[in-house]
Amino acid sequence: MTYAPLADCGEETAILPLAVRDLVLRLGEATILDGINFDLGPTGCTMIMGPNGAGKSLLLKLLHGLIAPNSGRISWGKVRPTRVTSRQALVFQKPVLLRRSVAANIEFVLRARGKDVARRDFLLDHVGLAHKAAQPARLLSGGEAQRLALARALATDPEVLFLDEPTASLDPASVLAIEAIVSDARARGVRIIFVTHDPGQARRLADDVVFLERGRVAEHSSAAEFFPEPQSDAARNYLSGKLLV
Ligand SMILES: Nc1ncnc2c1ncn2[C@@H]1O[C@H](COP(=O)(O)OP(=O)(O)OP(=O)(O)O)[C@@H](O)[C@H]1O
Repeated sequence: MTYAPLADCGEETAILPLAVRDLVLRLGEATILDGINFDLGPTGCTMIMGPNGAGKSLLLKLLHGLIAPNSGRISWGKVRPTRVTSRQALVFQKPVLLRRSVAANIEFVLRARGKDVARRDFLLDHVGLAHKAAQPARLLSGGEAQRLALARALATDPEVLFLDEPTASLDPASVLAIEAIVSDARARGVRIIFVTHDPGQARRLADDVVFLERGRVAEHSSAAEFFPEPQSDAARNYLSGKLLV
């Protein structure tokens, strides 16, 4: 995969490491995220885990700058917050695609970002969709559509790739295909921040795990520590399949 070197982004300052301090998000009367603190280093794959409603998706949206916190701080390196979003990409559980051909979906992103449109074929091949290039994107299967969403994200040469349960409704082969693309991006230096409910997936991909419970960080551990011996009751119960209420 020929990602543009980071210097081609026209930025001199790295947007990593990430420091999150005392982050609070309130929606209506509810405090959804309640004093979130963690640090992420410049490389690797962080899995964000936790039960339904813990605040994982909203945390990703905050980190990506799509919504603003009520209080607290998100520091991406020394870069101004308004300048980080375009250096990151977010892939949702349900792919957001244009009603155009598969190839045109990638071309659109490359053009919009001022990238070399000739990279389209390479990206299609990279995600295993070269043979579907001319097909309308709306006719893709769920797994194919998600691979196209990933190709579109990678077309932007992101320094950080956020993934919000991208394999939630996919069959095992499609899950592994997506994981292989994500692992490849990680190996090429893209910082991965990945929400999943799947402990198997987390074990396969994680360098570290941020475990959320009811809007708080119950635990942030390396994968080597987290899976054999989670420190928090919340993570222990979650991994053993006990319902958290
Ligand atoms: N716009 C909104 N207004 C009020 N509450 C909201 C809004 N969006 C989300 N919430 C609530 O915030 C909480 C956290 O939502 P979020 O989607 O971040 O959870 P999650 O951990 O990603 O859950 P899941 O695993 O089910 O996807 C939930 O209780 C949800 O109902």
